[in-house]
Amino acid sequence: MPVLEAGAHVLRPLTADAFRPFGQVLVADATYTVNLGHADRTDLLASLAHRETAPQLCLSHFDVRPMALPATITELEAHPYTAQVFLPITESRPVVVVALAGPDGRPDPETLAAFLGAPGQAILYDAGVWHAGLTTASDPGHFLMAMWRGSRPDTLVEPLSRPLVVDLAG
Ligand SMILES: NC(=O)N[C@@H](O)C(=O)O
Ligand code: NI
Repeated sequence: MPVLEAGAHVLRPLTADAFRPFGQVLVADATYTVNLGHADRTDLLASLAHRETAPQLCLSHFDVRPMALPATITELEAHPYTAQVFLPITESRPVVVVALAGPDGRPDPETLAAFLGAPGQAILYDAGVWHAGLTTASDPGHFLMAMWRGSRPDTLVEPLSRPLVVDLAG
């Protein structure tokens, strides 16, 4: 079981470039239309494996609660067959904690990253990317969540062998 990094991870500003290994950060415009039209990402919200089970597109409203900082993250989750996107409906500062899967499929501690988002940013986790449940840094936030749901289990949860502490920059 990989031992995840101890000590606090300072929340870095969430930018498209910094988040690229984990997915996408998009600015939702006034109509909250997020341009997901990436021609080379035709399976943006569904991997080939999922297509065999005729997945349905799940849309749900997320009432995201703030998390007092510093905060301790004890587990991450991943959706092996589908990307997951969170579109902001209200202004808030999402706290995003992610890691890539290691050779054993579990979160790779070397890839752990913690970000503080800005109001208006939409977050898309690529399929299989480990992430903490979405929270916000101060005010509660409302998001529209989209992901594919099929007949296969769509959420894996991996407890962290060592809690991860995240905090705002000093
Ligand atoms: N409940 C639920 O779907 N939550 C997670 O997938 C998440 O990423 O917050
Ligand atoms: Ni998720």
